[in-house]
Order: sequence, then structure tokens, then C-alpha cells
Amino acid sequence: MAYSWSREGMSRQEQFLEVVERCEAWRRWCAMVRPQRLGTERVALGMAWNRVLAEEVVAPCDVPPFDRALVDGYALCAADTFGAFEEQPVGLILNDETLTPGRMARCEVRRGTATPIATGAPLPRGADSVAMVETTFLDPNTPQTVFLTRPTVPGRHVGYAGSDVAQGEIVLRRGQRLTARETAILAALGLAEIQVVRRPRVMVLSTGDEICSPGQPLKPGQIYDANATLLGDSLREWGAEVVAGGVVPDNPEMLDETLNSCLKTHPPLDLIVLSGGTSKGAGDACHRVLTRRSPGIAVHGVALKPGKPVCLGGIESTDSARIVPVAVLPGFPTSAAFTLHEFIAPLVAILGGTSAFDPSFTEIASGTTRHRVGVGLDASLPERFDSEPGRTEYVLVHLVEPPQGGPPLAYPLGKGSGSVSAFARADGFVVIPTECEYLDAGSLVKVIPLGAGVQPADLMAIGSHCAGLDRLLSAVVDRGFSVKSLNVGSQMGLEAARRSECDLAGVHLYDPTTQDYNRPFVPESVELIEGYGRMQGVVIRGEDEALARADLELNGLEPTAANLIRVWAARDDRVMVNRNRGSGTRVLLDGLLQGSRPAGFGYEVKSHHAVAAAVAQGRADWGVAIAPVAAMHRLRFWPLTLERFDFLIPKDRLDRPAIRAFLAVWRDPVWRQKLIELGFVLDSSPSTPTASRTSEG
Ligand SMILES: Nc1nc2c(c(=O)[nH]1)N[C@H]1C(S)=C(S)[C@@H](COP(=O)(O)OP(=O)(O)OC[C@H]3O[C@@H](n4cnc5c(N)ncnc54)[C@H](O)[C@@H]3O)O[C@H]1N2
Ligand code: MOO
Repeated sequence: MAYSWSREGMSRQEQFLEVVERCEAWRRWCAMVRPQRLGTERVALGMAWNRVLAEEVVAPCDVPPFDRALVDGYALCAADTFGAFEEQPVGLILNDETLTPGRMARCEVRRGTATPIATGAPLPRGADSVAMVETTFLDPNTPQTVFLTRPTVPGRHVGYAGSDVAQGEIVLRRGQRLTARETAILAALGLAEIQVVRRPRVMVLSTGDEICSPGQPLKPGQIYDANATLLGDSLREWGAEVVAGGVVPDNPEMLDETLNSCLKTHPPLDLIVLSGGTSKGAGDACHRVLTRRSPGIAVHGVALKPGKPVCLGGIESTDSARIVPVAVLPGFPTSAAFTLHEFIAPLVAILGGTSAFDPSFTEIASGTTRHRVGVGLDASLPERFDSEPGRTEYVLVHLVEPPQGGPPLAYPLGKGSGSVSAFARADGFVVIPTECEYLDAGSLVKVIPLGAGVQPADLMAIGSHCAGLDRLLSAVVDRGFSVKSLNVGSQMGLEAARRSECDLAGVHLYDPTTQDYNRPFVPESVELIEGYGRMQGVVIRGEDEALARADLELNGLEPTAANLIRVWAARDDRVMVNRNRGSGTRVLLDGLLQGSRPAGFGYEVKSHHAVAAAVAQGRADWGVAIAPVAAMHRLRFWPLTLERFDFLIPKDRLDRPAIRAFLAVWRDPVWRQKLIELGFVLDSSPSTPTASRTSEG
């Protein structure tokens, strides 16, 4: 009986401190409890599922690690098969080995020869294609020859090194939750241990004299505890470690004692969540108990429907070293569920590392602002909906396919905040703004999907992969945004930007007519942000450098990249690796080769990484790639010319918070210096997009 709660005090109809807006409530709570990402720990790959990455994963190797056969058949030079058909098969001499997975080739595939190869085996030097065994036959009379009944083309049935994941690529970002899809990538990269964020430890308590734990007989007037499971399992879904605190009666002394024992829990708790007893009723003791603690209550009453009585605060740890956040959610299950999503989910995201906390981005970092950013499914209301002005109202809806096409119909579930089934039955919810009094039948609304479905990213990048852009996007992640990138090449990036289907496209498209990069392709609706230069050059193995210099000296030529290409293109023991038609690098190579077709000309790969891997692994002797990639593969680099890598942003997306953050990072001198250190070529002053300049002032 340390405190004296009088009967009068208990029955007094206490008022909420002050009912505040949701964002203001969040701001006040953060100011009190100062949420921060928890520490990190190292776990084995087998324990990494559902954990949050503490650091980004940079691919330590290429996947696949070498050019491999994708079918069972014969490795050969495609040019040897031209003109082959059923009635007139082409015979190739068989090399004296059979390639199986796990074994490197001994023999080179020379023109006119072929090597039997199994699916998954490394492609031998000299080969640029694999003919499927079904398009070949053997003749017992000429056992040294394989006959081809169909022509093939370079690159056919070949999986190039790094075509899945390229070494140096940021494959996973910090803050990403690891599902089976991500852990499989870690395994493919050979990573046996991962640095993850510690899981937030959360105590869940239900309060109320009428609350009965499932499994116990229900006495008259009692109700089964639904909230402990609702809160506990939601928290687990978000990656928290839940400590079940059970049920505490509406008794201030007992509640106070419970909070004390919470502080003695080992390991210490990161958050305490209670439900019930936060409203104005006689038995509502939770907030009263919290008022007596230090620092106590930050917010009591938020302009939300449901969820108004939510109470947010904190209590000092026994050693006064830290403040443990405490939330008292309303007892009605639907109210508890919404306030859980509004305040607890974002807090757990910050503690658990899936959302960064940056005070200047408070609203975004909260993670529940998708509706503010306009993400959701379009739907129409089948009937008029009246709403209470002065509170942001959340309406659970069920989606129904309309009979004659058009957007789905959003039927309000209308069960009220006391329902425990509404949340489970709903497909999503509609947010009705504070000032809105009603929505007419037929109104278009955005339905925010519920559950752990696929969440759209704050910033979607589609286009060409570049280590430089990768790093810039990581900095955007650090500012609290989620980022997804689809590395599908410049051309698809340009198309996605034209159709405003991405927020950003990294492109390096060369236009031979104007001899300019990217700018000639940019449509009216897209803003080009000038990026950086990437030095392109000839890559060779270190041990070949002396040979290269000697060859040039012999021909009386200066040791330049262009001269090296001229000399080596004429030697048939120096095999090149070519780039795919349509790439800027291929245009450059074609210009330098001036119509000659050196050995390996048909060996076309699709990325700078695959060029470097082919040279590093000896399947080719030279190729053209960019400097940062050459460095990753420890190759010698002879510079040729600058390639421009720019960013395309649909103008209607320039003002999105994540894009503004990206542009801020791009203009930040610290980041520009980091890119220079990585080997990129940057102008001294970054460009500013015209559209955002207008909107800024
Ligand atoms: N005069 C006023 N009365 C109420 C107001 C108000 O502004 N003025 N606010 C209403 C709103 S809004 C809500 S929401 C509720 C929330 O009240 P409490 O947070 O104090 O919750 P309780 O009264 O303890 O419980 C409400 C309701 O939910 C049931 N409950 C509680 N815990 C559980 C649980 N763990 N599992 C299942 N069901 C639970 C409880 O038995 C009650 O029926 O207050 C309104 N009143
Ligand atoms: O706002 Mo209460 O939270 O209606 O149910």
C-alpha cells in the first residue's frame, strides 16, 4: 500500500490529458523515449530467418561464379554451326575430355571442335555457346566427330558469371528482414554467419478484473483475453521477442508492482505494452499508475477512431540509465489492433532496425505513413459513410469484385471497436481524414492492405546496376526509407521511367548519332539528373601485362588501350570477350575494332562483371569494362573513355520524400567524395532538378 488511491479518486471521471493529433502524439512519445536501433549480434545462417540485417550484404563473389552450361550438350563456337540443318549436318571434331560440373576444362575449344559438356559445368575457353544434345548425333563410323543438325548463336544455353548476382553488388540492404528468399541468397554467396539486429524484447500484459486467460473456466461477467494473443503474435510477426506477462487485475498497487518486476526482468525489456484500463472508467488504473512514474505519460488521448484513449509514456530503469517505453492500448481489440499498428509497429521497427530513426524524417520513419504517401488499392464505396469530424477514422473494409468491372467495392465491416473478428475478416482499411464528415456512395478511396503482404518500397529503382548508385541508395535506406532495386538494364529503366512505374532509373545509354549519353533519349515527362562518369577501359590479367607491353613495343606503338586492342585483335591466340549488341560498350568496341572480328568476337556477355569474370578466369584474355569492376576482379585496367551514368526520375515523382532524400544524398559532398574513392568520376557541382527547384521555392 505504498500509494493511497482513494475510492473517490478511483471513481472520479478523469479526463484525458489532452487529445492530440496522431503525428504530434508520435513526436511527443519519441521525444520522451528516444527510440534507437538496438545492438547487433552475429548468428549462423541457419538462425538468420526472420532476423533483420544489421549491415548491407555486398556480394563477395559472382553467382554463378563462372560461365556455365545450362543444358547437356556440346560446348562450341557458334560460328561453326552456321548453315547446319537436318539434311546437311555440320561435323565438329570432339576434344578429348568430357566436362562435368565441378571440373575445370583442360582443353580450349578451337574453331571446328566441340567438347561434351553437362548442365552446370564451366564453359571452356574458346567456346561461346552450347548445342543441346538433342540437336546432335554421333556416327559410329566417325567416333571422333559430333554432327549438328541445327545452328546455334553465341550465348545460347550459357549462364554467364555474375548474371544472377554480380560480385560487389549490394544484394541485401541493412534493415531488411530475412525471409526464405533472402536467406537463400546468403547461402548462394557462401555466407555462413550474418550480423543481425538484436530482437526487441517486449512484455505484453492484459489488464482488467474481467479478463480470463484461455484455458481457464469463464466466470460470470468475465471475457477471454484476446488482446494478449493479438498483441503478442503481431509483435512476433514484426520480429520482437515476446515475454508473456499474463493478466493483471484493475488494482493500482498490483499494476505498480508489475511494472517494478518488469524492470527486474533479465535480459532487460525494451518495451512494455499493456491493454485495457486507459479510458475514463472507475476501474481504469493503468494510466494513473503511469502518471506516478518518471518520466510518466507523454500522451494520453489521440484523435483517432478507434484508439482515442491510447496512453504512451515511459518508465526509468532501476539504474536510471535508460527509459523503457510503455504503451497502454485501449482494451477493445480493434482499438488495440489499430493503435498497435499506429504506434507500436513503428517503435518496434526502429528498435529492431527495419526503420531508421532520423528526427528530421519523423513522419516517414514511423513507417505507417503509407496512406499519406498514397500507397494502397483503389476501391469505391458502395454506400455513404458518415465519419466523426475531429478524429482520423480508420474503417475496416472487405473488398468485393464489382459485377461489371471497374475498381473493387470497399464494404465497411461496421462491427465497431469491440470486435475481435473484424480485423481478421478485413482485407484492409480506409483512412478518413480528420476534417471529413462523410463520403458519398461511389467515392474513390485507397484501401491500405492488412497483414504481412508485399509492401511497396518508398523508392523503387529500375534500370542498370551500378555499384555507385547502390551506395547512394544505401544512404537513402539509412534515412529511414525502404528501397528496392530491379537491375534489368538501362533500356528497361528508361521505359519504366517514361511510364512513371519507378521512382528512379540508373541509365548509361549511348547515342551514336549525337555521340552523347542518355540525354537524347529522355522524354518530356522525365527529369535527367546528371550522374557520374565511369571510366571504361581494356581489362587484362596482371600476368599478361608484360606481354601486352612487349607486343606494343614490337609494333612501335605507344602503350595505350586503343593500340592494345589493335594489336591483340590481330592475334588469334588472344581471345576477346565481347559485349551484347545494343550496349554502349559494344558501340565503343565496334568503333575500335573497325570491322575486324578477332577470336572470341562471338563471345558476347551482358555486363561489365561478366567481362571481368571471363578475363579473370581465363576464358578470355581481354575485354572492355569499367574501372571499379576491373578493380573488384583485380584486373589491370588501361583507360579508354568516360561513360556517363545518369539518373532518370519521372517528374511526377520528384517530390516524393524518398526521392528528395536521394537528391539530398547525391548533393552531399561527403557522399560525392565516397563515390570518387570508389573510382567514379564526378563533376565538382551536382545538378539540381528544375521541377524540384520550383517546388522548393
Ligand atoms: N465515457 C467514456 N467512455 C469511454 C470512452 C470515452 O471517451 N468516454 N472511450 C471509449 C473508447 S474509445 C474505448 S476504445 C474504450 C477503451 O477503454 P479502456 O482502454 O479503458 O479498456 P477497458 O475499459 O478495460 O476495456 C474495453 C473493453 O474491452 C474489453 N477488453 C479489455 N481487455 C481485453 C482483452 N485483453 N481481451 C478481450 N477483451 C478485452 C473489456 O472487457 C471491455 O469490454 O473505452 C470507451 N469508453
Ligand atoms: O476509439 Mo475507441 O478506441 O472507439 O474504440
